[in-house]
Amino acid sequence: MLLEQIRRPEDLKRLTLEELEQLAAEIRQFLIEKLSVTGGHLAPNLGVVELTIALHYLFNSPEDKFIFDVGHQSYVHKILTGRMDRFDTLRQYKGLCGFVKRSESEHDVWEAGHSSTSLSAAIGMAVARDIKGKSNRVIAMIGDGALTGGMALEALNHIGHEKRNLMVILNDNEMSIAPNVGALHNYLGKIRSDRHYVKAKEEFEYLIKKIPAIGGTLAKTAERLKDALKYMVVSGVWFEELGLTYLGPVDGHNLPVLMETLKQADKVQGPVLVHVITLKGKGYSPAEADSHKWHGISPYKIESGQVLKTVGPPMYTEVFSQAIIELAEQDDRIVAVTPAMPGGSGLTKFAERFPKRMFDVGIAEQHAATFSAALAEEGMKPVFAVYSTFLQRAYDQVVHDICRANLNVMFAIDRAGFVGPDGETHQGVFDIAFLRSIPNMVLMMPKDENELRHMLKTAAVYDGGPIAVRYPRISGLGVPMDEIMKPIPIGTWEVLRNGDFAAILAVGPMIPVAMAAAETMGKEGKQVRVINARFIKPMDEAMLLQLAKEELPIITLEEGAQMGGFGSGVMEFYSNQNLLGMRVKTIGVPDYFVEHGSVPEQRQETGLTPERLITELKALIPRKRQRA
Ligand SMILES: Cc1ncc(C[n+]2csc(CCOP(=O)(O)OP(=O)(O)O)c2C)c(N)n1
Ligand SMILES: CC(=O)[C@@H](O)[C@H](O)COP(=O)(O)O
Ligand SMILES: [Mg+2]
Repeated sequence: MLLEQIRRPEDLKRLTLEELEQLAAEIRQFLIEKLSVTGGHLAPNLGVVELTIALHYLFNSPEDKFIFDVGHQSYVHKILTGRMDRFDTLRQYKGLCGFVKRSESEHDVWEAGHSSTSLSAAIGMAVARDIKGKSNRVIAMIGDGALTGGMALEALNHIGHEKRNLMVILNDNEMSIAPNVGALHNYLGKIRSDRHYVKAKEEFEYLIKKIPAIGGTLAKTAERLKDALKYMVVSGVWFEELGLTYLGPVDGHNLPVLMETLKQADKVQGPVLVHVITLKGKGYSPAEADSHKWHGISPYKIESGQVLKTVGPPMYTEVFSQAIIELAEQDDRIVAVTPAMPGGSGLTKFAERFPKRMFDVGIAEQHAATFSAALAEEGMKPVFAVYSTFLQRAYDQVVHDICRANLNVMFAIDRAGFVGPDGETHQGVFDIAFLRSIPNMVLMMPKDENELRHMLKTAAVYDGGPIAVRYPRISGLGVPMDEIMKPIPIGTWEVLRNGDFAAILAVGPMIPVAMAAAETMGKEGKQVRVINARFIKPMDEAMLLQLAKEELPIITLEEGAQMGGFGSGVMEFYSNQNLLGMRVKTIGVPDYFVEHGSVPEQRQETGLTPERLITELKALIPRKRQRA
């Protein structure tokens, strides 16, 4: 096994081309086997095996900076940089991260998880290199999906302006998570498939090679002719118009051709883009056949490709997926907007049912937000379906275009709270803090999957401006489901358990945690009230005033950043009412980025547990005054 011999990228450089091709096969087999147990981003990584080998064979990481866009396709890079032995811990608590991670290796020079940042990083590192008078390479690998992200286009604009030496490798597999969309995607398809251009270019290059060593003006004429051919056949190669030398398209699984092209690219002065065509899922037929499903996969049986299903209550996403179809049948103003996550956001069935009311805008959250604002401006009811973490990308548009204008946009915020294996770049723990402070925003979170349905109805019929429902990346509680969805009065909480010792105001999936703690305290004769604080904004002010009247100490509990979160809102309320004597203890996610693991492990690590709650409740018990 060659793979056993590869401990550092330098070990690659002594291999022959045949050995490199054998290594590629071994790496594929390794990924298929390891990820059948751990799960992970299989298809993206199977698609970049040769490309990553070629990079590490030809260039010199970490002096040469390899920047992976998103970073979900960095497993091969991790294998080649000495982390093969850690793959049994992939995406597990304190195990190997599923994305690039500086603390893991000197070869990991740029972290991501959110897409479309690699080109900005590349130009930044190139400028710093030039200022420092260094000469290392800067190489960014960006996918065709990530290229649809606005940041990538902003960076291309700057790269073309700066004209500095850097290499952009466009890994074009025609897929985002779902099939890629957009005019840019169509343009790439034209270059990819323009047989005339590719054939003519190959013949022309063959002819040039046939002419005995040509130099001087003839060579220059030949080059000019080749460029003219390129412009003639493929109308204005867009990247060249932006100031990047375009090379390709080249087969990303043909090592000799790939190496030759990368060597050619390395000689180009100024920015160069190498257009590499790959097959997402290459080498494992189930993943090749359905790279959407196999983009991020749970553990599976290798032989059959059968994913090991966990039986249990429906995921919140599934409940949303069904409810939004029912709502759209009741109201033809409803349209769905997704920034490249139709599957993950549960809109696949909606798209089948209402193809003309479904808009996948590519990885473009900022555009998705303002696009939704305009739809609302014109009387539609846009449902902006987005993961909590990716909504961060559109913060100004939410403030400036939606909330300030008080437009009827409905936010379906999935993956709200801890997300588990994707870890710190994907935790949905900031949206409570960053949404509740925006005027006109209504923000709610259900206690279970049945209440999610009623909340979606509440949002669908609400015409008072922007309204957001947030729900977690977990299964529901298995409660009975009401067939008819009924709106919930805005700003009303519900008492789930009575008590006069203290009150816990719990949000969403923290309610079972609160109930467990209250049960334990009850056995000790301390009855704790548990309130479903299902509206984070506006809060139930009547209930807050009632708690003040009873002088009940309050503990707030949320799976969201403590700083600026729901608990802060409760404290602000009492401050504004000048009820400064109220005892409020807030419990939320502490002020640091919580790394990958399972959701229960992340809750344990951050103290969002019944045990922690019991400790805090017992601390409320007035200490007997020390006798003088
Ligand atoms: C800002 C942002 N939005 C959405 C995502 C979710 N996401 C992760 S990978 C991906 C598709 C990336 O496609 P591409 O760049 O072509 O890479 P491939 O998986 O095809 O190799 C998406 C949409 C993300 N990581 N970041
Ligand atoms: C890399 C990336 O951002 C996506 O693939 C993300 O990991 C999907 O998350 P879910 O698995 O929660 O849909
Ligand atoms: Mg792609």
